[in-house]
Amino acid sequence: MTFGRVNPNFRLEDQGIDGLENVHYNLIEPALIEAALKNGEGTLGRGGAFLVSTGKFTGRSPKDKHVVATPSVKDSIWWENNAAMSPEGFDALYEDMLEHMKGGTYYVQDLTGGADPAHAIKVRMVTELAWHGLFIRHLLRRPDRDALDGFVADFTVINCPSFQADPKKHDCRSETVIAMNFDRKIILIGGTEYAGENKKSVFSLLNYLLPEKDVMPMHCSANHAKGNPVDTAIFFGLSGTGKTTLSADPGRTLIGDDEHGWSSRGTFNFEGGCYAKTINLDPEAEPEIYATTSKFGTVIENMVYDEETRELDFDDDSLTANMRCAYPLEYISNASDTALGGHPKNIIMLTCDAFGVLPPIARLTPAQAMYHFLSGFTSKVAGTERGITEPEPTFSTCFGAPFMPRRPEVYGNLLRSKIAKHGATCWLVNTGWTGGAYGTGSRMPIKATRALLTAALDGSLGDVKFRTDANFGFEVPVDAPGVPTVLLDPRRTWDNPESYDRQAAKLVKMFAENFEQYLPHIDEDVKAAAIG
Ligand SMILES: Nc1ncnc2c1ncn2[C@@H]1O[C@H](COP(=O)(O)OP(=O)(O)O)[C@@H](O)[C@H]1O
Ligand SMILES: C=C(OP(=O)(O)O)C(=O)O
Ligand SMILES: [Mn+2]
Repeated sequence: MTFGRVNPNFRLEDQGIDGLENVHYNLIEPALIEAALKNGEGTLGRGGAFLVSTGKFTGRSPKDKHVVATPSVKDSIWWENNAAMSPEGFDALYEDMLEHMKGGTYYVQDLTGGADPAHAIKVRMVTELAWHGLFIRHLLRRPDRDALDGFVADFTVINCPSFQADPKKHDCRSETVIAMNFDRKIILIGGTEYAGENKKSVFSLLNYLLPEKDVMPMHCSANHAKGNPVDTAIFFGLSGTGKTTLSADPGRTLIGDDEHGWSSRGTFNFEGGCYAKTINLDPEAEPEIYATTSKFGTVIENMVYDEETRELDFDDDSLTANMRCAYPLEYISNASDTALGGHPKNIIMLTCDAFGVLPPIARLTPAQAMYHFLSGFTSKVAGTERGITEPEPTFSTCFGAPFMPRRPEVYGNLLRSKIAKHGATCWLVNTGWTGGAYGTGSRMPIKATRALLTAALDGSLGDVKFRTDANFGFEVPVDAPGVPTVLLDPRRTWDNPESYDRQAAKLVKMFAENFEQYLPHIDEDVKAAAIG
């Protein structure tokens, strides 16, 4: 049986996917919730939110992500960072997954990625779980109902958590698999229920496709001044560094919280929704995000709640520290209704420094910005990747290495030429530790980060006195509105300044060692900006 609305010439059968018992095409939110409840996938929460737990997998499985080594992409994939799968392994995986699906009930959502129609990609998501359909309907962009009648997907993603891959037969690492085949235009996800895999697989896809069109794909959030998209800011950052939190600034218009493109026309969100962490979510500090947790259809993933009152416990991280809520952009009252921005005037690179060495904000020259973009120093925070239980310092190039199919210089050079062309001002912002490393110091107060960002974005920080940092060579404000002066000089926040110096020296060495891999690929000015 088939239900719902679909292009009659582009059913699953037309794609060679058949033998399913029931297919639900493009159900809207209430119908997806009904289906998910009927299937016993989760519980209804306050305000009609949908509460679900994902079992063993509560974060991404980056080691199980594969790119299929087909002839057309062989020379353009950065294989050191992307695990290869043979075309034969993929073909067997696809065949076995389709076999496994036979007789089952599936949900199809026909959606797009990319708010700029010139660069949008049509994606068909086929999910075993109704709530994954709801999740991806929030996160991607929903075409008009009428457009569904002529919808033909560019790429198809099949997500089947109950399928277990066979490493020998399918040329993968474990029973969990995420496999991207650019030639067959198919992405297969199996053996994990974590919803983030759905959205990040579409991101990885666009990260591969867009550079060919001279569009820079970015792991960043974005906002603009109210009523003035020319004043756009983007915030690069690996998971947990504050993209979602800091872009949801009530004083500005939110463009998006995670994935954007920068074309010759300006910035555009890839997505139509947000995926926010809810651990310790404070209704006073984050009223907008907090309010979404009791709105109709918001997906609440891996949060503990009271069975009787359905009250959410924001402090209980017993399921995972990576507990989340997913909601459409329009649930945030100051969100842009176009999801488009101008050319970034300010580029913020967020780093969560668990060593407590980097200052809360520094101004970067374009060459320094390139150096930090390629380095991507930060920490992995607990939960978003399997196996990470406390902040773990890492260099994640482009502030999003797990999602970058091409070599870092491809993205670096694109960004660099756009920064030069549009004269963006670049900043490095440490949202990590102050007053000592993780374990002794404390997390940078959000209030201070927000005050510094406000001053950077409204231009007032440009007027203060700066010092040149002895270890890192960037400029650090000596004084700034709304933050204690001492905070601006991390050395002074440590009980023992000599310990700071030792830790800083260690970090400088780590930067230098990590950057060696990029030296053969970069220009003299970036080499001159190198640390150590
Ligand atoms: N100074 C700070 N700046 C930003 N976030 C902070 C800061 N201090 C603590 N946090 C917390 O860190 C987390 C940042 O997560 P999030 O904004 O979801 O990051 P991302 O979107 O980059 O994955 C939130 O839980 C936030 O409350
Ligand atoms: C969903 C994710 O993104 P982020 O933490 O950057 O919001 C993730 O990394 O799984
Ligand atoms: Mn986020």
